[in-house]
Amino acid sequence: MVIRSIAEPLVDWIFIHSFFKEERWQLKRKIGKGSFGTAYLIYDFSENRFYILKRMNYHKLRSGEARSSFTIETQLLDELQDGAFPALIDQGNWRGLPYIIMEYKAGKTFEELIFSEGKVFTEQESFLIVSRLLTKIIELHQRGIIHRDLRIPNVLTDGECLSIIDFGLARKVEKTSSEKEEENPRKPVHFSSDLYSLGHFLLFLLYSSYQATIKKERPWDEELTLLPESKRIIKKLLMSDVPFQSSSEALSEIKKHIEKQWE
Ligand SMILES: Nc1ncnc2c1ncn2[C@@H]1O[C@H](COP(=O)(O)OP(=O)(O)OP(=O)(O)O)[C@@H](O)[C@H]1O
Repeated sequence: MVIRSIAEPLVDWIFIHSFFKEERWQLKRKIGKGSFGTAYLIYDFSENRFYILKRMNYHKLRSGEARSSFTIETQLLDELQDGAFPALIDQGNWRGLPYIIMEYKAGKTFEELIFSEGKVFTEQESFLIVSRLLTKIIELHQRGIIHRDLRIPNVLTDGECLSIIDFGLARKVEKTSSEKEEENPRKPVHFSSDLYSLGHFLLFLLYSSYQATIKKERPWDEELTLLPESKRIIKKLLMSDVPFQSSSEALSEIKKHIEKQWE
């Protein structure tokens, strides 16, 4: 543990001071350190563009799980060609440490919008955002990709477009969604786990306008004043009611709800 606490910052220092001397990228700042990797905002002068560089953490070098997650994230970013996901730009090894360079997605995460900027989303806005997000999730699911980390810090918006980042936990399944769902709908490597996360994502948006009137915490369906159909959909996403059979079915019901209530 002591060695790790010294080694990791040392590796970071050496990386910052040697990698960027040898390459065409310029380091702007370190923007995050997760369990598997460290992310940096970098700049390419020749193209006048920002990118994200993610390198594996030194202490994870011998972890099979970390290596496989890194490889899967690289492959998935390479495969996904939709503008909603960061494209893979480059990949390599720096003194044995794998790294990837990906497209930088401009904008703010929903976590920043809600908790740093105090942005408030109405019920209608929340459902509209989730329906737009679902069209992107459907694209993933049609390719057999389960993101498995659809949380407010992993969805960005520049005010117009939505981007989904951080494929570090994503996995590919071979079977079709309906076959998988029959197995065990609560297992995490499963299409419905993304819908479950989306249910929580939606609750974060809806709670942005919640102001507690009493001290005692109550369940979300008592605290939030929502249309009955909104509650029904959330319960299906959270699997506390009969779950949706696929992301397409969820989108179709959410679209119907939006059309009926707000269009
Ligand atoms: N393609 C991208 N475009 C813009 N910002 C990004 C991009 N990828 C990551 N980020 C930002 O970089 C930071 C670190 O990202 P990373 O994917 O390493 O996630 P993390 O939450 O730090 O770690 P973990 O992998 O454990 O979830 C986050 O603040 C994230 O918003």
